[in-house]
Amino acid sequence: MIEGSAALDATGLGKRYRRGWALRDCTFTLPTGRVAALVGPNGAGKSTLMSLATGLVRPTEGTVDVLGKPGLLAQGKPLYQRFTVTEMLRAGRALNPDWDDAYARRLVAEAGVPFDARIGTLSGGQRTRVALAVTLGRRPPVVLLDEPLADLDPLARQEVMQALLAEVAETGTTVLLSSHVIADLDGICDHLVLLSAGRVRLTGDVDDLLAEHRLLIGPRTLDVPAEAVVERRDTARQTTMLVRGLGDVPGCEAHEPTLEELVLSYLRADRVESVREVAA
Ligand SMILES: Nc1ncnc2c1ncn2[C@@H]1O[C@H](COP(=O)(O)OP(=O)(O)OP(=O)(O)O)[C@@H](O)[C@H]1O
Repeated sequence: MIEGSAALDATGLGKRYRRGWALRDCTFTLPTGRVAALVGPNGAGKSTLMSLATGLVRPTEGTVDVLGKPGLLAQGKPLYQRFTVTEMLRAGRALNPDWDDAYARRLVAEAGVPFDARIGTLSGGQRTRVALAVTLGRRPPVVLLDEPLADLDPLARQEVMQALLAEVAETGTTVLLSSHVIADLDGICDHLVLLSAGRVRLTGDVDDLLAEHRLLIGPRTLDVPAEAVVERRDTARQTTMLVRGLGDVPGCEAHEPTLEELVLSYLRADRVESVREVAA
């Protein structure tokens, strides 16, 4: 059972396929009303986590509880190719008792997608907008979006993110969305779940996480406690380090990282680590 203000609660969640673990020891809580970024390299387990959360896939170990019946926009954006947009929305209405037709139609109209066009003739981005309308039209309390921005142009990406934010502000919906373009998530997502090699590497409130970290730029002689260093990069002249939980460090420039700097540092550090493990 999910308790208190949690929209999604994963405890020791794991999924093993024949080739090995796709997700392991996954424990985190997503508070309600948040727009959470789910990030991680290819194969990190993001889609697996979403499939587990929607009950499409059964966990090998652990549990995941979600508030209500979540809405999922899967990566392949499954829609009936022969249906027109109107027929697709009609199917949504027929299949879902909580369907909000006015809202779904508004999302399609705002995207400028013709209602009489067949799904199979739409561009990738237009299909995404219809798939989003079908997912959000159900008015689910928790929405899981697997790379919803991947085939949208820059303006459409902004529009979709703004529409999602408005939805959250209006209805208190909780959104978990995966993306490889971290810059798109900056300023929009207020919660982060970073997966790496099937495990939760970093999670929490974005503002708290940014405040806990510092990006230091200083001479190569810069010395800080090793346990605080997330990533260190040396050039001939200087050192750049992402550190966690350190106070002022004399003799260097320090600033709070952006979300993109934070995420990329963790991903780079983990990649170096996994290359070392493979080589060992
Ligand atoms: N049905 C399946 N059968 C076997 N292995 C699978 C299956 N689904 C996923 N995997 C494996 O589980 C791991 C995690 O895959 P997943 O699709 O969850 O990653 P992802 O983070 O969504 O990746 P991407 O960013 O490339 O979409 C990968 O190694 C993948 O090959």
